[in-house]
Amino acid sequence: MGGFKNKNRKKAARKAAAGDMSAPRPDARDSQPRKAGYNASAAYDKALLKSDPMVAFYSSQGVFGHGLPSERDEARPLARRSYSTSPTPGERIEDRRRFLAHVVKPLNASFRVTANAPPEFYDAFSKRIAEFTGAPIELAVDLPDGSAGTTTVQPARALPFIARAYQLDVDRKTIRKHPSLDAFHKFLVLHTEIGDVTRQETVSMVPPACLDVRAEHAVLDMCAAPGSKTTQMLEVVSRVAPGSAEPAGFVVANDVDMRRACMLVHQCKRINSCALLVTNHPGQEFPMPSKYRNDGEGREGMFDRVLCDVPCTGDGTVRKNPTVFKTWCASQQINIHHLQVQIAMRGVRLCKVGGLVCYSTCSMSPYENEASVAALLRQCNGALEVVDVNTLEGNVLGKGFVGRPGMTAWRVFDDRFATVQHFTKGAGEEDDGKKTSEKKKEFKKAFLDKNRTNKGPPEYDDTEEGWTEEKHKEFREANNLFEYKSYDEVPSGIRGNMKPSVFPPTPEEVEKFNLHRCLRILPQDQDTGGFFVTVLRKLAPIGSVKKKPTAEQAAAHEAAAAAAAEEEAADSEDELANEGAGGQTVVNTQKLNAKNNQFKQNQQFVPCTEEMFKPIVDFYGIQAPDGRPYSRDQFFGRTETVKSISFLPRTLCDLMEADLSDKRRMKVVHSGLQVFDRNTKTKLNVGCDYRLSFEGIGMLKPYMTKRVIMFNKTDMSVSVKHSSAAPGAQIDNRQFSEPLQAQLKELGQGCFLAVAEDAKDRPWEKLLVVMWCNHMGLSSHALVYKTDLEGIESKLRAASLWEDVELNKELFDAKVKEHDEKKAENKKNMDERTKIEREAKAAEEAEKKDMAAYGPGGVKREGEATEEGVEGGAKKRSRKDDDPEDVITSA
Ligand SMILES: C[S@@+](CC[C@H](N)C(=O)[O-])C[C@H]1O[C@@H](n2cnc3c(N)ncnc32)[C@H](O)[C@@H]1O
Repeated sequence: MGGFKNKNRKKAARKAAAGDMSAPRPDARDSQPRKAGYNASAAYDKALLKSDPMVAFYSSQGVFGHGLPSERDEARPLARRSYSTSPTPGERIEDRRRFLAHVVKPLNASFRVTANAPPEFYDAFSKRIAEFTGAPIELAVDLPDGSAGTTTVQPARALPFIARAYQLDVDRKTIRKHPSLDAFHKFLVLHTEIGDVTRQETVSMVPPACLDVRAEHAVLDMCAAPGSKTTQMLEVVSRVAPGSAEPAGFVVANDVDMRRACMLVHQCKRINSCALLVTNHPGQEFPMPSKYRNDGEGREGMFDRVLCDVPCTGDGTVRKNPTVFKTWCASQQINIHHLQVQIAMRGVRLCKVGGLVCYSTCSMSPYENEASVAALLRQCNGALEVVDVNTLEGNVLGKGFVGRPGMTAWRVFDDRFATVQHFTKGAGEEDDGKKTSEKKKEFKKAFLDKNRTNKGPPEYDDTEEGWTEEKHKEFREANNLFEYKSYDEVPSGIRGNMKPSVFPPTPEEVEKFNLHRCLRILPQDQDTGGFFVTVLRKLAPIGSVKKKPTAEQAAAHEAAAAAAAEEEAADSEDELANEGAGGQTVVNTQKLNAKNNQFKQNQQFVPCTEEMFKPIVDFYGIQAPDGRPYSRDQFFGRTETVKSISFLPRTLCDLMEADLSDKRRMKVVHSGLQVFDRNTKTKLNVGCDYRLSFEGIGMLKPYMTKRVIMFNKTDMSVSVKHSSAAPGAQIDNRQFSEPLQAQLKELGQGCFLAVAEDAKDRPWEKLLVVMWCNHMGLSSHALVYKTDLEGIESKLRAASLWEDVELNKELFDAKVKEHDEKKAENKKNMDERTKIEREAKAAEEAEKKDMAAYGPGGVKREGEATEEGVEGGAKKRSRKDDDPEDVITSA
């Protein structure tokens, strides 16, 4: 492991050792050496960093040294820190040097333990983590002289500023590869899969933490995929308040990219929450039902919290993705600024008055950050303010978090100027068969090559005297970075992409905007990636007031509504009569389904009929725990055949209904939580065609008054151990204690829920197994995937509820044998069935071919239908005597 693996890296290390000023030098804070797993070939050559356009740009912008917290202050809460407002050249140089030393290192791995559990769960979990990571480990590293050495690191430490989060001293690759971290790696993978852990970059945890999300909040994540921040917020809103059966809050997670939206669904499924709706819209066009528009009385918006983690150039991710250095260009930042503002502006509109909006990027550019925030404040004209995150009641950014204040001044550099100037002078108009864009690209490359080969890339002189404006200018010009002092200087050819709002705010605006409350996170401050976060509060409605209808319009509207209600009531009666329902509130979802064509396109939404639902209710004794009558309209199928049934909390049903009344509809990709699956063998006739789904069991359990069986510690361990050792095989119920055997005999055939008795009051631990009891109650088996069983075992161990039980070998072997024989027989039957089906299909195909070739009367027609026929026919037709009539008659 470790060690420089290619010449370049060795050369860079030797240069560094020889005192090359450009190479990062270790100091007390940056003493962390290169780690094992460092990808030399992908990393930017250290020696070149000094002439990198990105570094030149940020140096010229004054990013390095800006808002530098003093060492003494770093451990204080943000509000009590003092920041350097006018850093000395020495401080700037030092900060840039530390930046470079960090960005060439691979990113430290980090993860978060679920927020959807009480402290007891977390305590047990953190003990397990400490067991794995308590002992320091030794890593192979490269020493500054290029030779191989070792260093000792502490694998994981709790992050002081994010609750339940850990940052490791090593990168992801090292965790995967280092032998002494193998058990820890497996533990992380397992618990990530079952949703107890989310692997998430440290900086990515900051926006949801700042947003102060509470369990009862309606949250919108506008650009959500792949979804690490969504899960962080979903965990909070999925908490069910004591005495309630379902979450009060929810998250709507949106992404413009359908493929990424599907990834998002996959990521969030681990959390097993019903409080999620995934949609697919351009964020800037996210629909808002008219019910939530500015009502003229101070109300507007439908969400308490909105996260705008907007698309960006991502230069803060350079430690994860070193190619950023090579592809970086200033014009990309300028181009994306407008889209970012549009998305965030829509987010502000959708937010309720008094609610919070978080704007974040993983870029360090002021054009994508402070300029975008300033544009929002300008457009909202006093209806929006930047919040000091320290003043938020539930702010979980604890001590030790270093967020530098936002910038209030910056300079506008663009790398298109020379190209545009050249082309506006009439060059490139000659018709040489090339596209203009191609010509522009060529020109830009030639321009850079010329500047660089003639002068060579200038180098920073890391001394105070060398840090001159003249030097900066020389540097920028060599990198094609030209400065516009104002928007008037911007050539018209560029104005389409470059909006005036990329320029810094006026002095009056600086006074009003409080941009210093924005948070800049730089890699060198807490060994992370680069990031930007700003929390905004909506103070007043922004959209124009809904027009009040005239008296005539209001009367007409009322009459139409009354007629519709009458019609609806008649429909409901019909439905009740057809279904033979006994007084249940009838499903609005049926109406939803009928009306919602767009929704139907994306996801089926088939309401449960009384006929389908009543047997489920009777079998499992479904009842809302707080005594309210449950609503069947919260349960629905996702396919026409209703192979599974999902559940949607009341708040999300209401949102969907509001959406229905609108012209522009939400495009829903996913909603709710699967709570029942249809039995595969429907002929079993056990009284209910649906079994419990493990995915939704945590949510459904409080509703179940029947078929819930308590398993003591030993019985639970037997069930989990047997099912993991022989997945799918029956458990001979004689493996269980006698009282349990008796209970299972009494229970009778069908699905049931096994609950760890000692954890019955701790539903969050989900120490539950969905099981099936066979005929006569003599055997049973688990209906849970192996990974989930492993997760249950791991949690039982953590809660000291696991017993290393000995299974009765004889009974075990007999059941495994029975299972294997059944499997073999099924396979044989399947093979036979497949063979018969294949033969039937072949016969059918042959018949079709004959029909096509000869027609219904058995007369061969040339040039039709079959592959050979088409070719043959075509050939024939090219001949003179090719008359289909002739062929037919002659045949
Ligand atoms: C920075 S990533 C979001 C990361 C995500 N919040 C997370 O924590 O995992 C930006 C996302 O915005 C999406 N996106 C790009 N343009 C968008 C638009 N106009 N509206 C909504 N989403 C957009 C991209 O598909 C991408 O998934």
